[in-house]
Amino acid sequence: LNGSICTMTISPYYEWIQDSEEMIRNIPRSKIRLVSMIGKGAFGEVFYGLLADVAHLRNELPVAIKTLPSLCSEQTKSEFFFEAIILSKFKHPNIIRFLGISIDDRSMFLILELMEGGDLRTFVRDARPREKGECSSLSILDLLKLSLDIAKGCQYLESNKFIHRDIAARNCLLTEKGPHRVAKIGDFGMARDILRTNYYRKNGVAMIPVKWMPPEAFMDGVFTSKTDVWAFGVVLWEVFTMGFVPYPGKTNAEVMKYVLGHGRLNQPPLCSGELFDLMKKCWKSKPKERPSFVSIVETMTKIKREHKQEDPIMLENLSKDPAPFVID
Ligand SMILES: C[C@@H](Oc1cc(-c2cccc(S(C)(=O)=O)c2)cnc1N)c1cc(F)ccc1N1NC=CN1
Repeated sequence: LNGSICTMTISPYYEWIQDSEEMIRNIPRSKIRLVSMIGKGAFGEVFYGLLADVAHLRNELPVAIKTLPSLCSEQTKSEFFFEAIILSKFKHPNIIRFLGISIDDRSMFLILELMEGGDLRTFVRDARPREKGECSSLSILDLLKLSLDIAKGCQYLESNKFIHRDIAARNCLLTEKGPHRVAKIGDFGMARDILRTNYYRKNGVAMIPVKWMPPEAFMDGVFTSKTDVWAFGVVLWEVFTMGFVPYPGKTNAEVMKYVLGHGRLNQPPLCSGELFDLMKKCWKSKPKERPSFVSIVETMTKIKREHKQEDPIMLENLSKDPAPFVID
């Protein structure tokens, strides 16, 4: 890292780290300005900030800054750094851009592309029509475009044999709220923790996203790209319910029992039969029977291309909620 020595234990089987050709840029702290807090991450606060002297830019570049306070363990420091290593490997329009790291004796910063549209779950929730007769700022086509963006990001990870383990609307971000918005996968905290220490926790408590996991994952800890496919199916459900929590009212234990008994999420009112068929395929009990992301991107591209009506979403479309049911 450009002169500053850092020691960290890297899980031995992740050989591709050692041969990471691109260096991770260590950005001098003097070039970074923290402006305001965006929220809290798993480690420390996340800020909206400004980065000076960026390449061809005349003025400062708005960025998102993940901070890690200095009073933390060596393990936490190496986890934080490990996320930078993971992020620096990815180059794709639907994966968050990593700009660099900034280490000084007080703290560590991860500098990320600023996604001014915020996270996907909050975005679709905020776009819900409030009153009867009021229409949403979003159309079904907008929801299809957002979903297809995430599918493409997942296809890139799948083609790189990278298992994300926590694909969910909360971990996806939007470049802007406006009509030219692009959705990207924005957080790799679960993959980072599993790759380094084989488990995921926040302040010591295991945090397992059961509602986004297939049976082989929450029963046997088996994770493959087909795990991400199941989770993507749940993201489709989140987007087309405009931000519902999956399996409303069910605890994680009840969801595990329900899903093991072949119970599945219901068809969201905004979701066409064709799209729901795709969701159901993502939730096949047998991983091998789930589609690849290559096939998901193809199917969703076709659905999007054939989607003609542009009518915006009304509250009436959202409300009818057929009961959950059993498939397979
Ligand atoms: C680490 C953080 O990264 C970002 C958050 C926001 C961002 C997130 C929410 C709202 C806004 S905004 C529109 O208020 O500026 C910007 C914008 N750009 C980022 N690069 C993040 C990545 C995710 F994938 C999911 C959630 C968050 N966080 N972490 C703390 C809060 N969100």
